[in-house]
Amino acid sequence: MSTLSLFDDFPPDIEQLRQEINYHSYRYYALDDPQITDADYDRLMQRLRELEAQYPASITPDSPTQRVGAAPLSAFQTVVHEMPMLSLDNAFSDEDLLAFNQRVQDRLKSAEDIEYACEVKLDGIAVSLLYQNGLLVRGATRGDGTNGEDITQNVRTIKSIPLRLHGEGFPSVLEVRGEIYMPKAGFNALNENARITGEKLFVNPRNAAAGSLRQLDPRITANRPLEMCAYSVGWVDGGELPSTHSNVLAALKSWGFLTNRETQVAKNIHEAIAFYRRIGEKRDALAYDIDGIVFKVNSRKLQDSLGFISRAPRWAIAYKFPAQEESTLLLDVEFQV
Ligand SMILES: CC(C)(C)c1nc(N2CCN(c3ncccn3)CC2)c2cc(C(N)=O)c(N)nc2n1
Repeated sequence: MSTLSLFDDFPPDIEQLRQEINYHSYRYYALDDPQITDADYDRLMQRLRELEAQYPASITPDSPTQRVGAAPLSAFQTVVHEMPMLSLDNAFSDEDLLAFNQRVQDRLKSAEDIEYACEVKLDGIAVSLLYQNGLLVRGATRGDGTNGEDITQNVRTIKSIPLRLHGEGFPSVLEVRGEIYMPKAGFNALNENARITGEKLFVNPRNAAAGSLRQLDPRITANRPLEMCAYSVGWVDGGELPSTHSNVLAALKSWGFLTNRETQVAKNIHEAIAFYRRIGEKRDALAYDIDGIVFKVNSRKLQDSLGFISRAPRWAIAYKFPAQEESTLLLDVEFQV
C-alpha cells in the first residue's frame, strides 16, 4: 500500500498508520529486511505525531510515538521473576565440551547424537520482557536471577523491543528473555562524542549498555544505541511453544523480536565444535562483542528431562573465548589528555 493513500482519507485512520509503522519496524528489526527507506519511515512517524497531536484520545500505549514518554524515576522497583533466570556453566576447552556432551548422553541413558542449538553469547545485560495479550507490560534486569530491577520505561525506548507482538499464535502470557547490548559502532560513536563533550568514557560496550539501562531518566536511555536479541522464553501461560529451541527462536522472530543471525543447529557435538571455531575466526569482524558460544540441547523435551543443577541447566553450557585484551587505545588517549 502506498503511503499517499493515508493522506487522502478523512478522518485519517490513525490505527492503520500505527499498524503500518509497526509493520515496517518488524521488517527492519526482526527480519533485517526493510521495505521502505529510513526517510520514508521518519515521514510516517512525523505524520503519526501530527495526527496524535490533533486527536490525543487516539493515543495507545503501544503507539511507536510512546517509546520515550515517562518522567524520570526516583528509584528502580524490584521485580521478583516468576521463573528464576538461570545461570550458565562454562566450558574452556573442547574436552570440557565433550565432557558436557557425555554427561548429557549419560543422563539421558542414550548413545544417540545430541542435537544442539548454537548461539553467539552476546556480551551485554540479560533482561526479561513480560507480554500480556501481546502488549509489553514489564521489563526487568536479570539481577541475581530471582530479584531484578524494573526497567520497563527504559526498555520501551529500545526500538528492537516490540511494544506489541507482531503476527499471531503467541501465548496470552509470554516472558521473553534476551540480551540488551550495544553494537561496537554505537559504542565507538558514543565514546567519540563523550571525548568531545568531556563526558565519562565507557571501557567497553557491555559497561556502556549497563550504564545506559541504569538511567533513571528514560530520555537518556532513548539516546543510547542499544539493541535487544531474544534467546529464550521463561514464563508462558495460555499457549504452547514449539518442541525445539531453534523453533522457539523462529517463533520469537515471527512475533517481532530480533534473534541473532549466526544461530545454527548442530547435529552433534562435533558440529558444535566446528561452529565454535567458525565464529571464533570471525569474532573481531562481528558488529557486537561476544564472549563465547552458548550450546543448548535443541529438544525441549530432553531439556525438561535433564533439568538443571542448582541454577545452571544441565542442558546448556557456554564455551568461552579467551578474554580479549582491553583496548589500549583508551589508555593511550587518557595519558595524552
Ligand atoms: C536460557 C539459558 C539459561 C540457557 C541462557 N542463559 C543465558 N544467560 C544466563 C547466564 N547469565 C548471567 N548473567 C549475569 C550473571 C550470571 N549469569 C546471562 C544470560 C544466555 C545468554 C545468552 C547471551 N548472552 O547471548 C544466550 N544467547 N543464551 C543464554 N541462554
